[in-house]
Parts: sequence; C-alpha cells; structure tokens
Amino acid sequence: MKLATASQMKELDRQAIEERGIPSIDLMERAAEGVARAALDLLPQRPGRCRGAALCGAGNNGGDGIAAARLLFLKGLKIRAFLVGDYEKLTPDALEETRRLSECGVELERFDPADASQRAWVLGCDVVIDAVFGVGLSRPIAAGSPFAAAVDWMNESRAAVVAADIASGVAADTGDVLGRAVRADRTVTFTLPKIGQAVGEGAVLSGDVEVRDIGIPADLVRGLACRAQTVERDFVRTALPPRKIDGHKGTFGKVLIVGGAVGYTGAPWLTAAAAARSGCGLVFLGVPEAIWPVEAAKCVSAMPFPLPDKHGKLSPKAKEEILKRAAGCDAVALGPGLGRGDGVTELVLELLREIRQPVVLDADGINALAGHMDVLDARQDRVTVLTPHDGEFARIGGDLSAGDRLGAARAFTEAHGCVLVLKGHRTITAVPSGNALVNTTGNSGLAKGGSGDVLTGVIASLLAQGASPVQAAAGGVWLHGRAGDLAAERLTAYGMTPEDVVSALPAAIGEVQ
Ligand SMILES: NC(=O)C1=CN([C@@H]2O[C@H](COP(=O)(O)OP(=O)(O)OC[C@H]3O[C@@H](n4cnc5c(N)ncnc54)[C@H](O)[C@@H]3O)[C@@H](O)[C@H]2O)[C@@H](O)CC1
Ligand SMILES: [K+]
Repeated sequence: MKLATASQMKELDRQAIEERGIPSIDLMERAAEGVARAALDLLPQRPGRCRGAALCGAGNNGGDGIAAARLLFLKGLKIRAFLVGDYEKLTPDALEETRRLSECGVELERFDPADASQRAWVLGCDVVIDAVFGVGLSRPIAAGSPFAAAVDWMNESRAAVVAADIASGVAADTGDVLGRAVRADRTVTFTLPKIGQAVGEGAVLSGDVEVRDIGIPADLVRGLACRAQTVERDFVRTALPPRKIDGHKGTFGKVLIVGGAVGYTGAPWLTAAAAARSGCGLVFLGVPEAIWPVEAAKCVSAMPFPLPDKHGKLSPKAKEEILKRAAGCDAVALGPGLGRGDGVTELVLELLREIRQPVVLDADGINALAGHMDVLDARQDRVTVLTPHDGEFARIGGDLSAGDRLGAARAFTEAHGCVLVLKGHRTITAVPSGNALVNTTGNSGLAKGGSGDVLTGVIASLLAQGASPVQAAAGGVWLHGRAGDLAAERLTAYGMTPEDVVSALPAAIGEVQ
C-alpha cells in the first residue's frame, strides 16, 4: 500500500475540492464518521453509559474532531469537546462544525490546562478523540503550551484514544516525534496511510491504523506517485521465483556463504539453513578451518568447506578459494559471524572488489566496510545488498540523527548505489531509484542474536534463484518476518529462537506461493 506525505495529502485534498468540486465540509463529515465509528467500537459498553472527550485544534484536524463529537453525542455518548487553541483561528470548516455541534446543544469549550475539572473529565473518560493536529503539524509541540498539556492528558487518561488522521505530535513524513506525541490505541487515517504511521516512533504511537475512504476520487488516489510503500503479499508472491517442474538443483541457483569464526559457529549455520529452506538448489558454506568440523557436523542440507584461518578467523589467504567458489555460484552472502580484525577487513574488501555475483553483506562484513565506502561505490555496476541494524548503519555513515529512518535509508542508497535493508521494527528496504519499501511483518521475538543471519540466508537464496535485488531484499524481509510471526504464534515471542524462524520459513512461503 502506498504511504503518503503530508504535502501529497494536502494536494489530493486540494484537487478533490478545487478541481472536482467536492465540498470540503463533506470530506470532513466523512472523516468524522470514520473517527466516530472507531470510538464506538472501542467503548466498553453502550454509548449511553460511557463518557468521551474530543480534544480539537483550530485547524481542519480539529474540525474532524468537532464533527466526530457531534456524531458521538447523537449516538448517546456523554461527550465534551475542547478547543486547544484560539476560536479566532478556527478554519471555516472547523467553525461550521462548531456551529453544527452547538445546534445539538453541545458547546465547544476552551481547553484550559489549569482547569482541574476538565482534566478529571479527560482522565476519567472511556474514549478520547485526538484531533489536536493532523498533517498540518509544522513544528515541535512546545513544552508548557496547552498543546503539550492536551497530549499529556490523553496519554495519562484511562480512555481508549482514537487519533483523527494521525496521532498529534507525530511527523507525518518521518514518524519522528515533534516535541511530544499522543499514544493512540487506534488511528483512523484518511485516504492513504502516511509514512509516519509506518516507520519510526510513529509506527508504535499510531496503534492500529485504519484507512478510511473519505470520498477523494479514486483516480486521484491511484494517480498519486508515492516513493514509499508497505510490502504486501502480492509483491512477495511475485518475488518468489517460479519453480520449473523439470528443474534440477542447478536450476534453482547456488549460494555461497562465507562467515564464521571461533565463538561464532551458529551464525553461518543459520544463514546456510535459511538459504536451504528458501528454495535455492545448492548451498556452499566457507568457514575458517578451525570451526569446519563443527559446521560439518551441524550442516546436513548445506556443504561446508574449510578455509585458511588465523587465530580462529578467516585469513586474507582464503581469498583465492572463495573467489573460485563464488565464480560458480549465483549469489554470495558475506559476513555472518566473521568477527572483526585487520585480516577479516582486508579479506572482505578484496572479495567485494572482485566478486561479480550479487553479494549480501551482513554483520561483520558491514563492519569491515566502515571507512572504506569507496569499495562499495565501486560495485555500482553489480548488485550489493547491505543488511545493517542501526549500529552497523551508523558505522558506515548512515545518519539517523534526524529521526527519519526512511529518509536516511534513501539517502544512503542514492549515494552508494546499493540496496539497503535497514533492520529494526518496520525494516526498510531502500533502492537507488529513491523508492523505499516498509515491512509490516515480524515481532519482538526476532530481536535475538541470529535473526539477522537467517534473513541474510533468505535474501541470498532468493537472489540466487533469480529474484531482482529489490524483490529478494524486501520479499526476503517479509518472509523472514512472517516466519517469525508464525514461530511466535506457536512458541511466543519469548520462547522462539532463530532456528524456529528457519523452521517456519516453509509455512511463510506457503502463504504466498
Ligand atoms: N479539506 C481538507 O483538506 C481536509 C482535511 N482534513 C483534516 O485536516 C487535517 C489538516 O488540516 P490543517 O491543514 O488545517 O492542519 P492541522 O489541523 O493538522 O493543524 C494546522 C494548525 O496547527 C498549527 N500548528 C502546526 N504546528 C503547530 C505546533 N507545533 N504548535 C502549535 N500550532 C501548530 C498551524 O499553524 C495550523 O493552525 C488533516 O490531517 C485531516 O485531519 C479532513 O477533514 C479531510 C479534508
Ligand atoms: K490528530
């Protein structure tokens, strides 16, 4: 699904109103219907027995809240509506909604942070509508301001919080928190989800996101070109290379995995097991000689072979053998459990310079790249997929300081011409064209050592089978997350391990094939 920016939403609204002649107040009424419906769903008992509040700004987001308050009042809810801001600043539509509310006998009250009875009402409600700011939030919510107090009250309240369009304080384009932000149970967002609801803190603060059609003509929405999307099952389906009925093990691609060190015997094995579970025909696993007997005993479906090592880590002398093996393979995964050191760095850089095949660079492979970004830049004519977590991303120059994960991922891929998989809650896959895909599968059970090794194996396997880099990367992330969800369903996020994720990969694949 497309993810929109604030300016794209404003432009869509403008086109609908000015070019298609749809009255803006009608859009607001439909937006309010969605918000009111969600509020009713969250009530613990029938509306007549419940209390509610709508905290409304003076902009059009506030107008949505004022209109929702009227609809909820008409359903029997005991509701009070508060204006956080000035009456003089109400937009024309918000003013009209204030009049309609007043006609029903409910006055829009001025929000007063010092009013203890107002506070007690909001804190004791069953449901609260957050309509302070929508996509018009343009600067941080100032500490000590009434807006800040309104956000704090909503977060302190025992009520279920329904955000109109976006949780107030969340930046629509980044998911960053501007000053402070509402923690919503549900967000009813209009027309399209916003980037800020899919990534960063906004992805958590939005609660359940429901997308509501408010009557913007479908052709306008279809025609909107978005550079960010969520990964959907249909995309993953196309990312899975078809399997020829008469194919043999050579047909489905060969993966070479290079990794491991004394102390890191699990990582390369997990990558190999994940690759084998994701469809490729053959998996070769090059590891330091010192741990080769361990891998040989562990691996059944993959073929481990020993490589020259020094002090338990791969030595630069391993280069020739790896290059020879890589030449016969369709994709290479480099990094799981390599460890760090001068010899490892030298080897990784040499391999990156020479390997022509698509490379998935992970973990200590990424760490080896730090300070040598020219080596990555020189691979722009070849496929390189980097899979860093935040720490590794920072080491290779990724800048997350602005709270804009998607923007940072996009800037990195545009600068270096690679595919970037920025791991974390809502992993982002960014490609050099500027497009970014946000993943929605996965759970906290994946936040365990070894999960990343599994992901690397899945991506390398898909690449070896002929998936495009973006399909392999974003599709692999989705499958890995979905396998994690299936593992958690069976074993809980506490009890599941990366091995369980490997075991669940076939079921995840089965859902989309
Ligand atoms: N006609 C339309 O364009 C529609 C708009 N809709 C709603 O309108 C929203 C957008 O409305 P607006 O563009 O009026 O913007 P908002 O209602 O989101 O907020 C804008 C107001 O907040 C002020 N403001 C921004 N940041 C502030 C800060 N940190 N501290 C204090 N004041 C701040 C601005 O100066 C402005 O007065 C959407 O999110 C949606 O909820 C819907 O009603 C559907 C139709
Ligand atoms: K809001």
